[in-house]
Amino acid sequence: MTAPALLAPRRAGHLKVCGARTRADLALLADTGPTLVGLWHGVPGGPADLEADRLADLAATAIRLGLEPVLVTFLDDARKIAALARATGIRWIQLHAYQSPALVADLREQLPYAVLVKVLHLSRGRCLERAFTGAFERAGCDLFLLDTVTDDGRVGSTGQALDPAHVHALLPRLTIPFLLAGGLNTTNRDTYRTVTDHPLYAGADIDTAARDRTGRFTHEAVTALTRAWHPRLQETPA
Ligand SMILES: O=C(O)c1ccccc1N[C@@H]1O[C@H](COP(=O)(O)O)[C@@H](O)[C@H]1O
Repeated sequence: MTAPALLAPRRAGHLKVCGARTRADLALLADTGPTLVGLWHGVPGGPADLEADRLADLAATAIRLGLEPVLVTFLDDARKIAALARATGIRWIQLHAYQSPALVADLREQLPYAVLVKVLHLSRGRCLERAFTGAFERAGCDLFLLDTVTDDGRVGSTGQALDPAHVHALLPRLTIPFLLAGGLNTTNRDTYRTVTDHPLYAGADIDTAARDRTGRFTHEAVTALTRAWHPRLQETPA
């Protein structure tokens, strides 16, 4: 038997669950293992879009519960986003629309401490921002998030999985870490082993599979996702 002192804990990256709407959602997530929670603001028509005061309340609750709140937004006004971040204490910002490298540079200047996440959209395997990945990195982006855009142009919460081969085709262009999204669930975990073994892999981001048919998070679903995508401590001999 290996002595506990010789066992080095190794984290398996982040698990982010997106679109919390209530304090009860946050309590459920804090209880079931995710490290990051997505809070929407500036997502027009989004079912989990939050008014600014509710965003502030949920961000504070998330922090109290040990979850890192992530502002998920389509906004492209750096001043507005920075003001929201300052007012709510949110440190992670996920730019989920087609915001530009210039916006990232502007945000980086205004929020030197923030973790800036830019979504890269894959449509039929082709990354729409492929030509701009270097520009995003130079602008101060900390992480990319790889997600699906559907044939009819939907982004976010598509439930549609990416082909790992398409992800691998993009990875040589990246020099900063990435989160993986797009229809991730417990049954397709093994499909992505080569992606999640990549040295820049930083975690998984899930919406659809965390919910039941009525759109609510369930304890069972999130626990199963945590086991599959975010085994907290893997005991490895040092
Ligand atoms: O969760 C949403 O509905 C959402 C809405 C607007 C922008 C981003 C959104 N979530 C992102 O969707 C993917 C995961 O979705 P799924 O697991 O494929 O349903 C992830 O990037 C979330 O951050």
